[in-house]
Amino acid sequence: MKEPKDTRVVVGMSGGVDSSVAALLLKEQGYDVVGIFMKNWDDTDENGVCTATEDYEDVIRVCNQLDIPYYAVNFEKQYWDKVFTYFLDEYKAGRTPNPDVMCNKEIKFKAFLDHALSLGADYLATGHYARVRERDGRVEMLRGVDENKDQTYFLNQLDQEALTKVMFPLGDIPKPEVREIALENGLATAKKKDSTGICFIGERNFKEFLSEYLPAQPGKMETLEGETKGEHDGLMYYTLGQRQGLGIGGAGDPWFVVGKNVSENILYVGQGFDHEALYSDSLIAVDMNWMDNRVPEDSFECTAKFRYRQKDSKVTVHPLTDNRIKVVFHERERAITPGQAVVLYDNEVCLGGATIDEVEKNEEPMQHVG
Ligand SMILES: Nc1ncnc2c1ncn2[C@@H]1O[C@H](COP(=O)(O)OP(=O)(O)OP(=O)(O)O)[C@@H](O)[C@H]1O
Repeated sequence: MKEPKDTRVVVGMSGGVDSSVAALLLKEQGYDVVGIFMKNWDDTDENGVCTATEDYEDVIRVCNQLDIPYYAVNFEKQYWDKVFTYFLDEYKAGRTPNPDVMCNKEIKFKAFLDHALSLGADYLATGHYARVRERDGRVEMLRGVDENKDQTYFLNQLDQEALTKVMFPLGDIPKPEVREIALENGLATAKKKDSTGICFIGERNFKEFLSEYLPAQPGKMETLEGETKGEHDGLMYYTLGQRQGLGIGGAGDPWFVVGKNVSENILYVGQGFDHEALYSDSLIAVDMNWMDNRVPEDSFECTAKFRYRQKDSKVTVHPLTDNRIKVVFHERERAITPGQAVVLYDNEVCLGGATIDEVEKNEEPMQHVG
């Protein structure tokens, strides 16, 4: 094991408070730290200011404060090809993609990691809230200690190759303490607001953004019994279980999206949060990434998350052929959404994740949902 001073760590710096503190902590521990800002998206906000330029200026300020070298790299082409194209294709197919999972898999922990290694780095560090530890010659990924901020859901596609090369300096620290550290050290980003939303969309209106890239195809909004309830603006603007933006008036419980028929361009709606059509018993997921590289031979019980910041649910997992899994829920789940990730956990350890492909009901196969 090399001494910290002989260990070069590239820190992926976004210009936010988390990666600033990650760089600070590594520097304090004596590592040879280099800050790199990655530009993935060419954009200007409504005032004509490029948000990436502003973020990079913050990276420069922090790196100067920490007295570490910095620079910027451009991954716009890779991001477009690997993340944005997937994002649009998924919406076209009527699914709800997760670009953050894909960005971590293809960009941050592949293209960017390779770039860092080619610069002689021993490790790539980020400000993600997750932990890694070695066990029996393999690296495990554990949840961040701050339950509210744990980001392992988005990191479910990392493989051993990446895991042996990453550092997550914030994994053991609760977020409020990270802010505190930034303030105490007077970091230029100490008071910067946390970023929200999908990175390339930012705070913008999602509908407006998507309509710039995909033609909207309005169609009928119907109940599952075939009663027309109005028009939808395009199936891609709606996700399963969504309540907002349907504009259906009248008496009774609020209305929710309960299904989509992509070939006929119909949006199914139903009344009540707990509408029966939203509930399912199991799912089939594809592209399963077993984080420890070993495919289990038998079925097993564990817990799972079907979306970020959701409480874990108890499930039984059946490994299938072609990297697919069947996940059976111990209690029925609401609004399981194709395109989103299902991520498996054994207590603190993240076992890996897959992309939800089909949603199943016990009584009968579910009809063309999502
Ligand atoms: N443009 C970028 N260039 C380099 N690294 C990045 C960039 N964007 C994100 N990262 C890295 O990925 C981590 C997680 O990104 P995410 O967008 O979830 O950030 P965050 O939780 O808002 O963190 P931060 O406060 O550092 O922006 C960041 O902490 C950073 O290390």
